[in-house]
Amino acid sequence: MKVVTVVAAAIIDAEDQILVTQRAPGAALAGLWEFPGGKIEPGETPEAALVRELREELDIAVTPEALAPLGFVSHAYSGFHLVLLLYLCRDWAGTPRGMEGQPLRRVTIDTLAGLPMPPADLPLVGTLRARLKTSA
Ligand SMILES: Nc1nc2c([nH]c(=O)n2[C@H]2C[C@H](O)[C@@H](COP(=O)(O)OP(=O)(O)OP(=O)(O)O)O2)c(=O)[nH]1
Repeated sequence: MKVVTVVAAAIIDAEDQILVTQRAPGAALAGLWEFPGGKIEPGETPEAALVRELREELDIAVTPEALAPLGFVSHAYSGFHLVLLLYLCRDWAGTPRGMEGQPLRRVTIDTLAGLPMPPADLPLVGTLRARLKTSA
């Protein structure tokens, strides 16, 4: 089984709104809302990969120190097994915009829980909700 490690970020503003992006039509998991991020390239640390992905996808600058591990999931998709590492990020420079034309939304945790997301993400929404409650 091919194991794919992906890093992603819950980018959260001062009002506790979470930034999510929509996957492109035609691709795998098309139209679902996800945490921005992507695959780790050979030789990259997870944090360096996420800093790179956030710059490429959203045109924002994040430092590795601003990425706090939030949780992970290990999920069997057909054809590969995903390990998704989710980080929390409350500190970035720049204004996020969809560099690949992907729609963005900033949503509350309640709204996020009602959006269609990849199946692997569902436990992470619960993890994020618990974290936001404790930091309120
Ligand atoms: N970035 C991100 N990926 C997720 C999430 N949930 C989830 O199952 N994934 C999956 C979808 C993809 O299989 C993989 C992300 O890698 P990617 O975005 O580089 O993959 P892709 O399918 O768009 O591109 P590729 O395989 O053609 O390179 O992780 C999520 O919340 N954020």
